[in-house]
Amino acid sequence: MSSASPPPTREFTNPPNYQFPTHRLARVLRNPDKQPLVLVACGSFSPVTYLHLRMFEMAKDYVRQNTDFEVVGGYLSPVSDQYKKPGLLSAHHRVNMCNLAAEQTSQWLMVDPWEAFQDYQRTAVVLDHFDYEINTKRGGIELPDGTRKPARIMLLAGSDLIATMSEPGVWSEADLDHILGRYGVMIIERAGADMDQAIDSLSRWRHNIHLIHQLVQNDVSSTKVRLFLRRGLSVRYLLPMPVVDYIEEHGLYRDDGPTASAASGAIAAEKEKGKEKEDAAATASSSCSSS
Ligand SMILES: Nc1ncnc2c1ncn2[C@@H]1O[C@H](COP(=O)(O)OP(=O)(O)OP(=O)(O)O)[C@@H](O)[C@H]1O
Ligand SMILES: NC(=O)c1ccc[n+]([C@@H]2O[C@H](COP(=O)(O)O)[C@@H](O)[C@H]2O)c1
Repeated sequence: MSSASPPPTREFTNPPNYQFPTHRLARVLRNPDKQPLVLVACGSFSPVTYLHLRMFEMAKDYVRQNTDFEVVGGYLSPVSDQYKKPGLLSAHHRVNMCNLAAEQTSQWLMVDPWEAFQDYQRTAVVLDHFDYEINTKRGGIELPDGTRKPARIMLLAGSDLIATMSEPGVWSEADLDHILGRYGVMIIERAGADMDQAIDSLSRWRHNIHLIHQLVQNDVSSTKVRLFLRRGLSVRYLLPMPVVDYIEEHGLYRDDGPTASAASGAIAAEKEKGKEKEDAAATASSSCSSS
């Protein structure tokens, strides 16, 4: 595998009753000459749209035509509520909608609720968690001869997300090196976010960055869907029907929902976590000094 270092050995803290979903992970690699690949899309998914699902299909076609990988699994990983991005509905509803979309429209996509149901986790840590579950715990993917091969974990993202990697303060240099150096990324072109510009400052990791052009331009976004819902407009055929039904049944997105500061969700969530740690340390030291 091209990851230089071995898969993580440290244990990860899981949310209560958590089980890593593997029901659609390929059990055996079809072509033993290929390297197994697991695609992971991190995001808000508030709500999940057809474009989120379509990103996986575009990536799968790209992989088959241009690489020596074989896709063995695809995961949506909804972000924690602590991300506090505007329009972020509760993780409970976001995970339910992603599950409806994956289970009812796809044969291979899964939803991993690991990051959704706990404190905010940086994307580098989320990818480590996948590496741990698939490579450390399961020993990778089985080959037809019964031996096993480690799977490459790779981030799947739109070019707007990758563009934020050049914005100061959003991603740490160490995390960028970990994500792009160890795992790599498949970038789906997104209208309004220039791909070449997005990766300009990431050229050091160019060998691990795959650019995928959208042959049929589709610029649906969760923001537009939320806007339509607030205005009472139809969102049919922008999202899978079971998700539209779920939104109607639960009366979701009728108002503006939670708002956040202008700071990026990741920065805000990391700051919040730092503050909680400081508060906890202060409480601990005051209880020590008072005892
Ligand atoms: N139309 C699109 N084209 C390409 N990538 C997309 C598109 N919509 C979403 N993505 C990608 O999907 C991932 C998850 O994104 P996210 O849940 O933040 O969706 P979003 O539609 O951008 O949300 P919001 O509108 O709430 O900001 C990100 O990597 C994002 O770049
Ligand atoms: N430093 C980081 O790890 C970092 C920074 C910005 C966004 N992200 C992730 O990107 C995903 C999508 O973010 P947005 O919805 O804000 O585009 C989220 O899953 C978020 O956790 C991670």
